[in-house]
Amino acid sequence: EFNFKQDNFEEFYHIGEPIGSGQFAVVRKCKLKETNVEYAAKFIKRKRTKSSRRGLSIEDIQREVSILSAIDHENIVKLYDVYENKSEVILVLELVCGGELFQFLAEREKVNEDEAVEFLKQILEGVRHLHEHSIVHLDLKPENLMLLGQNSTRLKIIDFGLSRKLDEGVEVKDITGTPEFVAPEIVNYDPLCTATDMWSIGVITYILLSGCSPFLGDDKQETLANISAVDFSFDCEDFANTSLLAKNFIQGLLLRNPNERATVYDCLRHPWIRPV
Ligand SMILES: Cc1ccc2c(c1)c1c3c(c(C)cc1n2CCCN)C(=O)NC3=O
Repeated sequence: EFNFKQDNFEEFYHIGEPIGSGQFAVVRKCKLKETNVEYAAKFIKRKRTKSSRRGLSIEDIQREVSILSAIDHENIVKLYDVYENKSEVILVLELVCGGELFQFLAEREKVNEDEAVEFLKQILEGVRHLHEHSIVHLDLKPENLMLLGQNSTRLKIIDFGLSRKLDEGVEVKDITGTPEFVAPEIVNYDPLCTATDMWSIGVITYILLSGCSPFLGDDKQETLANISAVDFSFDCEDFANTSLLAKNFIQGLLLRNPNERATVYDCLRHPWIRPV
């Protein structure tokens, strides 16, 4: 567990340029003065009062910190330190410089099956580590899969802002990730589980192989309706020469009933992923 340091962050780190931002957080490159090592610093805005709508509650922030500090895996970004002051909490995170898998895809439009399998093996290994610790990410998408370096195909899962620990009996329902990637149980406000992440991996695989997004509609409502109806097809011309094994892998994940969906173990054993 981390006890949040009350010291002045700028006393120990040079703060660099912003590299990303979300609703209540800004991510900046920063450099530890003592060692000149670069990190990603996530500056999270704290709620001023309980009823304030701006910023995150200290409970939400502590949840993200406790989840990140519970995991240690080469395909998941590491948390090194936590600072806090009256207006924000600063997470000092491992810096991954290769950009989002999303950008890699944008430049390539799509990847061949061998490259896709290399990326998926790493995503599945990271997700296996999470699920073994009863943690669900709940926001798996290409923007949250970052490549280690410019021409590296090593990737790490980032951004645990929506992740949850599945405690015994506690039903997790209230999360919404990014419409394009959320499972039917999120759309229908049903209990979430590790299978919710597996659905997102199915969507990511579909996009990796075709460049198309299986459920994307003209607006959020249409997207959510397509998901709830599990209305997708392989008609996208880009699936013309995709192997049956790859389609079978995707079909095992884009199933409405979470209990029928392939687990991360099923995926790691799937012949498309682990050819015997
Ligand atoms: C070089 C670079 C560029 C943008 C980055 C990051 C690194 C980055 C990082 C992290 C997060 C949560 C967001 C990040 N972003 C924001 C965009 C993430 N989708 C992180 O935890 N480590 C990063 O390097």
